[in-house]
This record gives sequence, structure tokens and C-alpha cells, in this order.
Amino acid sequence: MSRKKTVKGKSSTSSPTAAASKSKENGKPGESISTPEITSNGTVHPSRPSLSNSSEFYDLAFKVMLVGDSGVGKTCLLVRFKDGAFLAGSFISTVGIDFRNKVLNIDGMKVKLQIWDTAGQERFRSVTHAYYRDAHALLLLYDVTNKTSFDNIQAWLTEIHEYTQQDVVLMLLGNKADATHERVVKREEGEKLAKDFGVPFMETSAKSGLNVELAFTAVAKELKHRSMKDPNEPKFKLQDYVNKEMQTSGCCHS
Ligand SMILES: Nc1nc2c(ncn2[C@@H]2O[C@H](COP(=O)(O)OP(=O)(O)OP(=O)(O)O)[C@@H](O)[C@H]2O)c(=O)[nH]1
Ligand SMILES: [Mg+2]
Repeated sequence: MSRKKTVKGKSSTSSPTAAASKSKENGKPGESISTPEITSNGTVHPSRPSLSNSSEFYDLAFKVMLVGDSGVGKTCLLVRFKDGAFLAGSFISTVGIDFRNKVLNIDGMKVKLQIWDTAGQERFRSVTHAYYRDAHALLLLYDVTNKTSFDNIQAWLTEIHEYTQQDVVLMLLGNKADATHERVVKREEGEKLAKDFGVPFMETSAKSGLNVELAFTAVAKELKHRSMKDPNEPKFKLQDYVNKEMQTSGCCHS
């Protein structure tokens, strides 16, 4: 991807450093936010417990942001990942920004993801911009049943490049892949757009759970590999990993 940077003074590394790990575990959707606790270049503390929940140990911690138009399913994707449930029924648009934590076991290491769920509505954009800079990874969503949300991806990418760190991990997700009859954006179109911008891509469904775990795990793996910087380990390739996992599970081409 051609990653034009205009913002100066950004950290260009995801390597881990010591940092406080005071945490608001299990923040609830709609709750107002507290100060973020992970530094802009990640944290590592061997088996460090978070302060608010001593049972939750982790080795690495990263911030992941969910972004994209209102209604594409960001909150539902997070709830599916965190709680394994789908928020059916009336759509409650997110106000401002909120986060939830989840610790994953990645190749024997406990990787904590602090996942920020942003409001897609335009009027909250200035609020969410303030959080981009600290993000280690972004999941950019569109809705396969909503062409406008797909057409807006390019504008989102411009915004992301302007406000995030240069080495932010980025993945494009075409959500609501379960909605076969309402689909207006083909998987191939998503693939092409992602390829044009050099971004890993896959389709997901917060409703059925399709690829939800995989999306977050792939990002966590990428961040872990970057932070460990082991020259003996082969370079982790996010898209290859995702393709391989989808093949193995025999899923995910709708
Ligand atoms: N069929 C289907 N519907 C979904 C899926 N994900 C979300 N939805 C529905 O889409 C609507 C919007 O979902 P949200 O997760 O609230 O959307 P959002 O991106 O968080 O929207 P904002 O908070 O306004 O930015 C809700 O009615 C959900 O039930 C999915 O994977 N499949
Ligand atoms: Mg939301």
C-alpha cells in the first residue's frame, strides 16, 4: 500500500516498552471512557496482572480500533468477539467511543487486546480522531449490504493515514456476509479494493460469527510478531495467515 504520511512526530514502532497497565476491564457499551492505559508503542510485562482484575494476566497489550460508517456492525462485531453473542433487534448507534478488553492466547503468550469501538456517525469524528494516534491496529469495516459504506472506504483510508501511526496494522473487513439476499458488494470487489490499497481483507459476520475470532487473532498475531522482532522467526504475513486459516476451516467464501 502506498502509505503517505503527513503527520509528524509519530512513533514508528510497535515494539514493546514498559508501561502502566491499569485497566478498566469489561467496559460496557455506552459507558463513558476513562484514560487509555497502553502506551503508543504497546506494553510488555511478563505475566503482568491488570490492576483492576488480578486474575487476568497478560504478556503483551495492544490497542485495536474498530472504524467505519455508522451501521456497518462495529459494535456487533466487538460484542460477538467478546461475549459470543449477536445484538439483534433495533440498532443503537454508538455515542462517542468505548472499549472492551480481551486476552488471547497467541502461540503460548497472553496478548491483551484493548478494543476501541468508535461511533461511525460523522458528528463524532473529531472525538475518535484523538484516539487514532495510540492505536496499534485498526479494523476498518464496511457493510456488504450497503454500497455507500463500501464507497466510503477510500475516504476512511485517507483519514486513517492522516491520524494513525505509520506502522499501524490495518485490515479491511466486509461485514454482514450472512445477509446473502441483501448483498450488494461482491467479495471480489472487497478483495480488489483491499489489494489496490495493500490491505489484508476478509469478510465477516457478527451475526453468524463468521471469521470474527480469526480477524482479531490475525491482528494479535501480527502485533505480537512485530513486537518480538525475533530475526530467527520467519516474517508473519497477515493475509497469508488468514487465507490459510480460512482454507483449513473450509469456510468463509460466501
Ligand atoms: N445481518 C447482519 N446484521 C448485522 C451484522 N452486524 C451488525 N448487524 C446489524 O447492523 C446494525 C448496526 O450494527 P452496529 O454494530 O450497531 O453498527 P455500528 O457500526 O456499531 O454503528 P455505529 O455505532 O453507529 O457506528 C444492527 O441492527 C445490527 O443488528 C451482521 O454481521 N449481519
Ligand atoms: Mg456502534
